[in-house]
Amino acid sequence: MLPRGLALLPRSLSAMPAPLMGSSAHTRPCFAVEGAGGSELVYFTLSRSGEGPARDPCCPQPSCFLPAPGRCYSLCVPAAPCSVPAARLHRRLQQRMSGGQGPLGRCRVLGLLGYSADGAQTAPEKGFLIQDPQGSPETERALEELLRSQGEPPPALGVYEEGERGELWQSLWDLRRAGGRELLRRARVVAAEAPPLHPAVPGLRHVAVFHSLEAARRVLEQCTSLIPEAKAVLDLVHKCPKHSKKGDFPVIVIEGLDATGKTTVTQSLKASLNAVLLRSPPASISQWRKTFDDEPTLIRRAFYALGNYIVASEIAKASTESPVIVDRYWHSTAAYAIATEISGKMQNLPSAHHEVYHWPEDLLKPDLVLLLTVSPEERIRRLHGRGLEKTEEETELEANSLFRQKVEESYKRMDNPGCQDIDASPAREEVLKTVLHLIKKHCD
Ligand SMILES: Nc1ncnc2c1ncn2[C@@H]1O[C@H](COP(=O)(O)OP(=O)(O)OP(=O)(O)O)[C@@H](O)[C@H]1O
Ligand SMILES: Nc1ccn([C@@H]2O[C@H](COP(=O)(O)O)[C@@H](O)[C@H]2O)c(=O)n1
Repeated sequence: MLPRGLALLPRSLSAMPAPLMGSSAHTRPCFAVEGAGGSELVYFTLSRSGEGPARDPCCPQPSCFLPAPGRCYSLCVPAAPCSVPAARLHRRLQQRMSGGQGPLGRCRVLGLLGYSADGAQTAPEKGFLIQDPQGSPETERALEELLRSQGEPPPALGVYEEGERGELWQSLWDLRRAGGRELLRRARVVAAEAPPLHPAVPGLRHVAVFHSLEAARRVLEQCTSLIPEAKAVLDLVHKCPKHSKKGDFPVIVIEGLDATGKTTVTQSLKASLNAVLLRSPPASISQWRKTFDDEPTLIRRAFYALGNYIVASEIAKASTESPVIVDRYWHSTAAYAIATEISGKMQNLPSAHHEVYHWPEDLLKPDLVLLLTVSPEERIRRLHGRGLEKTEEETELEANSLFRQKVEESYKRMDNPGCQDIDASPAREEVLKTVLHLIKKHCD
């Protein structure tokens, strides 16, 4: 018998009525493990009756959870929709587990998404699957200690064990803050069909891609007592006119991955067109970027979303007097958010025309959006040539070409206004000529 593993599962999902096999699919809590099988997600659900074939090739094999002779642990954070405390708890746990210290430091930590199979338009609960290749009891102790230290009540803890017929079971334990634990339920782990949409898609608009100023503002309002900078951002937003309207001069946005030449092109355009050059996030909040980049997705994306509304008020003013060039705007905020949230392969992205790609109705629309693209090799050559310190996300982009492709593809799926693709590989003068030609064609 393989050693057992532990799973920490979301309280709200664990509290759902009788899960599962043989019952209506509408009440079934499901889970997706990210990164277990390369770019494929592994989907599973729970059967209390224990029904299901032994060692069905479709079922997640115990080896997916229990790396012999090791142990496997997993956890999800109980979450109210758009809850800042839950998002911060998830981030804290992630940092502690990937900190490389103690027994947790040698574990493999995979993403775990808990979702309901009824296709509810809610964000999944986020967690982790933690595989300890050495199966050391200290890992279990360290995890319990970590969870108990995170406030009241600690997330429930599930334990995986292999049954006599090679099937996989999960026991869910309630961790007591003072020590000890109580068994909440035992259920069999069985394969679940991949849902028609990646589990994160239904909740994208609530937790990562904000389609109104109000939605983003609500998030930062929850943060004011935790992050002083949130109050400062909100104060600036408050000073902006409610509905920024574009002036008579053209507004052109330049988008693209890092090091595709946006700064080079926007500066040249500024000189050639005698234009005002703006960027998102604007200078007034960019000193707080590091603070928000260190926060979980929910808060980070709300910060960038509000930055776009502040830039919109600057665009409105400037476009009454001259052409305006904008270095990054809403498309960047949305494309990076989508690519970060949608794990796995390219096909997991929401399909073209999905509402997540629609422009927010209350945000000033530019006249033209140009997307600079270069080959991955050229982009990396430019990144290295520039020799600047890389941000965490740039490092991720370089290491993870799938992520880079997802950002670029998300840009290309943006709707009304869409992004017009420009090959930015040629020499600087050549690229500028192409861009000027397109602007002229569009604005004449
Ligand atoms: N057409 C070009 N040919 C060769 N090198 C270029 C070209 N355009 C820009 N570069 C160089 O590539 C590097 C990245 O360009 P730039 O800083 O303009 O990109 P960026 O998109 O603004 O990057 P980031 O978003 O990271 O600020 C710079 O060193 C720049 O001089
Ligand atoms: N409008 C924007 C601009 C930027 N972001 C985020 O910042 C990162 C890129 O910024 P650079 O300064 O390197 O150009 C990118 O990773 C985005 O996550 C944004 O969300 N919205």
